[in-house]
Amino acid sequence: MLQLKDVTISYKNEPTVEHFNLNMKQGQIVSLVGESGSGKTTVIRAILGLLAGGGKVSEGSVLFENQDLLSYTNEQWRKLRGTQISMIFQDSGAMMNPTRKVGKVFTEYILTHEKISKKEAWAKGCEMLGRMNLASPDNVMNSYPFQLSGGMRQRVGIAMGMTYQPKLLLADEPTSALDVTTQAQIVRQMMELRDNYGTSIIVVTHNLGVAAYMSDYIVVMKNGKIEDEGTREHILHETENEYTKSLLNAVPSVGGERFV
Ligand SMILES: Nc1ncnc2c1ncn2[C@@H]1O[C@H](COP(=O)(O)OP(=O)(O)OP(=O)(O)O)[C@@H](O)[C@H]1O
Repeated sequence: MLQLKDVTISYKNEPTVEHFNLNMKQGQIVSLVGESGSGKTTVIRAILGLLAGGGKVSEGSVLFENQDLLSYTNEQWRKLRGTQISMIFQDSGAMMNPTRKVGKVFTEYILTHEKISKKEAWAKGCEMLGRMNLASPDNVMNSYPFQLSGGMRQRVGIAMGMTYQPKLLLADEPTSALDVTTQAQIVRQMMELRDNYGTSIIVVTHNLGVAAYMSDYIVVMKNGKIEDEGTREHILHETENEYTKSLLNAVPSVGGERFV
């Protein structure tokens, strides 16, 4: 469903990510792991045409459902985002305007995508919040982001991202701002999206424990290049790569198994 072929991404003509390849199937969960600055965020922003600071894909191709995304016009991108591919961030709440209630932001988001009444948009928002296991969706809609916990805000972000059941969800450090218990809940929530809707997910994380727990396939990045990659089993148990092993050693283990 998504193929990145020999992709190079440059900021101001300086290559930052080089020779990146990925072949993803529907329903797969792939993690990009690696230390800060290794280029993980750059890769997922490139997929959605959201590179900041004059970044651009200078070589290679990005195919989504056999469509060449790099040839897309702004209008085509606008239609794709939110409906076919969505993105969630480290703290979805922080992305929201603190002076506006969740319900206002959510209904406006829905109304940019379809011509329905405000009341219908509100109901749709509530339904999505409920599906993401948020109790009292009406109360959440009537809250300001700061009145919600980090975990609740992240569920709101996932609910918005999932409104149109995109085929692909891009998640940039979705659990890094959360405490360990809430991290585990959000990780499970994302895994349920795959199980219930067949959503493919790319998760960017510096935490190989999170990656190992939830993904089918793991790509380890270092200095803008793929350092190691393979199935979860390969990365956890078979890899000979020293860098991957050092990341693994940083993850606490219980009884020989490593956990989130
Ligand atoms: N807006 C920008 N303008 C110029 N260079 C950038 C920009 N964003 C990122 N870069 C460059 O790309 C490199 C990779 O950054 P990126 O954010 O993709 O890494 P990352 O692995 O996601 O790290 P982190 O976990 O800290 O987000 C950075 O070291 C920086 O040199």
